[in-house]
Amino acid sequence: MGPTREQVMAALARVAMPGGGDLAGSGLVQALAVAEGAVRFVLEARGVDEARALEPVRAEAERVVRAIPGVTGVSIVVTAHGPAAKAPAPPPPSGAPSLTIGRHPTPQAGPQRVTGVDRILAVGSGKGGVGKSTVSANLAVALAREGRRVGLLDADIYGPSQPRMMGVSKRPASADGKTIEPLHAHGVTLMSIGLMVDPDKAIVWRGPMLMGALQQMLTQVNWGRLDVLIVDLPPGTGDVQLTLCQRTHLTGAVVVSTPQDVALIDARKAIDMFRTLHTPILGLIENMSSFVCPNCGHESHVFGHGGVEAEARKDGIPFLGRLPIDLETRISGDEGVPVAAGEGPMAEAWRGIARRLVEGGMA
Ligand SMILES: Nc1ncnc2c1ncn2[C@@H]1O[C@H](COP(=O)(O)OP(=O)(O)OP(=O)(O)O)[C@@H](O)[C@H]1O
Repeated sequence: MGPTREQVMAALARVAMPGGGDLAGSGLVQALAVAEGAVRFVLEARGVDEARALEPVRAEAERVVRAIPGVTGVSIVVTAHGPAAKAPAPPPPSGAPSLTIGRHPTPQAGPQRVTGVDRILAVGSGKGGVGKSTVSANLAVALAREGRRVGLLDADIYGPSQPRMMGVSKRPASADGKTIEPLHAHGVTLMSIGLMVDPDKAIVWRGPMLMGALQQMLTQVNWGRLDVLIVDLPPGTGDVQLTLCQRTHLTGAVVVSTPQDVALIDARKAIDMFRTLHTPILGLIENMSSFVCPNCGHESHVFGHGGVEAEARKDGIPFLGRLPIDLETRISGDEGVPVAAGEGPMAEAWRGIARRLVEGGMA
């Protein structure tokens, strides 16, 4: 059996702070997650100097937590907000709501639901570039075409792609300075963190700021009544994923991978993360699974073949579908009209995946 939060905090109470007192009582321990033997938390320093001074504390904390019986892994991240984050916020770009996006999260008791939203699906991947945003956009559009009320939240703060893929770039409005009005495209209600923040500023954000921004996207956007909200996560297994799974009542996660061995190794990390955080994995999607030559019709398995389905079967995870490398998918994504919004074999493939999710009660 894994350790409890109380055991972890008791161990941290034995770690001395440089200025006196102990780590557990210092208030620096944030986002503590204890699940099936894995312990993760953030040490939130008040500045870069303090963060440097905390390194021995972090090392000692890791040592004492690792010594707790049942602990299988420890991840402690020290974050700090440099002077840039403390500078007064510049005026918002013209047309932007006078809202500050990116702040420390407000405390909350356990995972919360988003008002008016029946289900939340996270779309994740172990590594970047496997088509997670393409899958999120097409799934959202295909579900909307099935008559579902669909929202799409682009939570990829470092590389937001939904404005481009869904063909919207307007800054969302806010009449009262508190609630953000989302955008609408192809039957989908849409919001992207990328539409609200200055990318140069977001890049210096650390864990707690990202958590706060995500919380704002979920609670301050006027999503209306939705059957399903799809969240396009950043690639990998970082703070945004951790926050979403811990703080939000998620219906489950869909993991996207290409069939390459390296992508599958990373997909496994994403699967392990969702499992550790007790987020149900609703299915795996194999993207860019083969290439059909438009001239001769020959099918080549550029990145390997069937790996994702085999992985799903091995793990008892539903296999949701396989999508070929398709020029129209790439072009239409770049042009702001997802391929699922049109007609043809790819739109049909998306319709099939959307129907499976609807029939399974997942969307
Ligand atoms: N099945 C496909 N056929 C052809 N091109 C595709 C396919 N899936 C995705 N692409 C293209 O691959 C590129 C990367 O896709 P996408 O942005 O969806 O990946 P991602 O996993 O979200 O990446 P990141 O998270 O790193 O931004 C895009 O140009 C997209 O149009």
